[in-house]
Amino acid sequence: MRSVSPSEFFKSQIRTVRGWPKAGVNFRDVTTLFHNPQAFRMAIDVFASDCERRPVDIIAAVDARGFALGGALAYHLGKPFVLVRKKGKLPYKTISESYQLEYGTAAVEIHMDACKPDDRVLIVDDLIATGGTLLAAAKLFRELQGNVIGVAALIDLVELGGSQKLRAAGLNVHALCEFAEDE
Ligand SMILES: O=P(O)(O)OC[C@H]1O[C@H](OP(=O)(O)OP(=O)(O)O)[C@H](O)[C@@H]1O
Ligand SMILES: Nc1ncnc2[nH]cnc12
Repeated sequence: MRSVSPSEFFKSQIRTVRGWPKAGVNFRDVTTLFHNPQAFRMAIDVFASDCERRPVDIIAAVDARGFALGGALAYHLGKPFVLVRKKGKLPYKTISESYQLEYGTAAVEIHMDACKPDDRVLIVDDLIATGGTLLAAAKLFRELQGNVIGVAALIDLVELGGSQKLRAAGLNVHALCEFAEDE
C-alpha cells in the first residue's frame, strides 16, 4: 500500500467549504485540522523542527487563525509570542501597515516594542492567498529593524501568487501543503 506523504496527510485534514463566504470561493477550513490532536501536533512539530535548523528569537502570528498555530509553536519552543492584530485591537502604542483586499484595504498592527533590532522573527499564519497580510506583517517587524527570517503557513494557494510575492520580498516561505483553486 502506498504511504501518504506529510503534505497529503495535512491536506486530508483540511475541510473545503465550497461557495463560502460567497459563490466561487473554495474556503479552506483549518478548524478540522485543529480538531485532530495528532494533525495539530504534527503541524507544530514540523514548524518546530524548521526552527531548530534556522533559529528564531520571536514567534509572531496573524489575527485570527494564525494565533492558534503561533501560540502552540511559541509554547513548544519556549519563545516570546507576538500578536499581529487587525487594526484597532492592541492597547499600547502601535505601528500599522495597510494592505489591499479584493474590495478596499485593511491594516494590521503590532506594538511598537514587539521586537528589538536584529531579533530573528518567524511569522505564522494558517494560509497564504495573495500574500498581502503576511507581507504587511513582515513590513511591520522590518520597520522595528527586526530580522524577519520567514513565514510559515499550513496552506499555500499557489495560483494566487502570494508565496511568490513573499519570496520576492526576501522571505523564506514554508507551507505544509498546497491547494489548486479548483480542488
Ligand atoms: O494572503 P492574503 O490574501 O492576505 O490572505 C490570507 C489571510 O486571509 C485570512 O485571514 P482573514 O483576514 O480572513 O482573517 P481571520 O483569520 O480572522 O478569518 C487568512 O487567515 C490569512 O490571514
Ligand atoms: N480560500 C480561502 N480559504 C480560507 N481562507 C482564505 N483567505 C483567503 N482565501 C481563503
